[in-house]
Amino acid sequence: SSIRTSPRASFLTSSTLKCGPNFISKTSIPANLMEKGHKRASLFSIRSQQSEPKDGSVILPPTSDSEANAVTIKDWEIGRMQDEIVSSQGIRIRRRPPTGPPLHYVGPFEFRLQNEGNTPRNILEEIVWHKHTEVSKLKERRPLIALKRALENAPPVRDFIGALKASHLRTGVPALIAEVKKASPSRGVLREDFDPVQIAQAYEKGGAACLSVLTDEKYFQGSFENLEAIRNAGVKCPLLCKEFIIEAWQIYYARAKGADAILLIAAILPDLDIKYMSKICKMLGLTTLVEVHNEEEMDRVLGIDGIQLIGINNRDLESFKVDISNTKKLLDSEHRQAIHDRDIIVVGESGLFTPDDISYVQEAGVKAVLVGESIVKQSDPTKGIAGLFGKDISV
Ligand SMILES: O=C(O)c1ccccc1NCC(=O)[C@H](O)[C@H](O)COP(=O)(O)O
Repeated sequence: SSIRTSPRASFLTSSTLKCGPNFISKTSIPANLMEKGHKRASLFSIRSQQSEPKDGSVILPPTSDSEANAVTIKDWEIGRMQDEIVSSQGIRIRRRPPTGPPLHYVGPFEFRLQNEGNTPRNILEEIVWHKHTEVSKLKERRPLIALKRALENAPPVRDFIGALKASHLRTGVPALIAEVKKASPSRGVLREDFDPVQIAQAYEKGGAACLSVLTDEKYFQGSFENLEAIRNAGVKCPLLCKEFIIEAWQIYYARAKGADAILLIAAILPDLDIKYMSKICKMLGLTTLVEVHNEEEMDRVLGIDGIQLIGINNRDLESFKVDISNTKKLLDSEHRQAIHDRDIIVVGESGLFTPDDISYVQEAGVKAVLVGESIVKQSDPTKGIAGLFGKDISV
């Protein structure tokens, strides 16, 4: 029997590769797309394609390796289902194709096509796809069962929301979640002499209610070792693990490393994942900060029961554009009412540099702010906090 490929697989017959039987010559494939010297092990051989229907899809016959074929078909189906669920919720960030960017083979050559279906469309998608590979490897080294055992010796979880409320009550300004951030994809390295423990201690001294610790290595030069070191150094501020969470395993890992709160990003997680992961967090005693960027995400998240903490990110994670009026836009009267009725705390995130910025988001309705760049870049981050708020918030 033959298989009709889904749109995600139709790159096989993209304009770059219009092919029929025995159609492609090695010379027609750009050299930078080829990795030479690989043996042919194709699941769907380009040379075996037979027909090309008018709708642009293609009928692929099975290869002789029918077992591998069946696995690949299943993978495609799962991938298609995942993509359908996320796109029905307006999520533009796709999951990494289950088999990874597909390989194609021509003669002895193996290559990947650089186009829509098999390469990330923006930095957030790239981060998520990379995270998928990274987590798969980490999980092999520390399976869930071992992590669960490690939790028995993990330090106790601290009350993240309680710390935010107490700080807001004490200072009258939004409580500060100060971010331990060495670098970012949009700004590059923010601080060369980066000592995470020293920075965390300086933030605490400056009056931060909680800390956010970036743990992503590749794009933010953070690490779980940083999180663990800050926790072990006796910093009292509760810690948010700032990660791109795509699997429940990561939550257990963060808890084992000393996190008190977890970030869940609505732009990459469907509602069902947010609900499921929030339940796991609750079971482990962790707070969840659910992050939104636009009205659609805000509506989705407000439709989920039990949400206590919502972050509005002023940075568009696909384009990097920062606009603090996003916080105001998402806290229009209707949302504000729902948030008030359910006693949800809103955190204004990204692009906050001055006391005027803080007043602006406070007026919009936030009770906490999450700040990285403007304070981590100061030679003395303690003074950086006073500069940001226009006053000493440590007293
Ligand atoms: O900061 C980035 O460039 C970035 C790029 C892609 C995804 C996420 C990104 N940042 C994560 C954050 O949300 C910020 O680190 C956090 O809100 C603090 O922002 P800022 O005060 O502007 O450093």
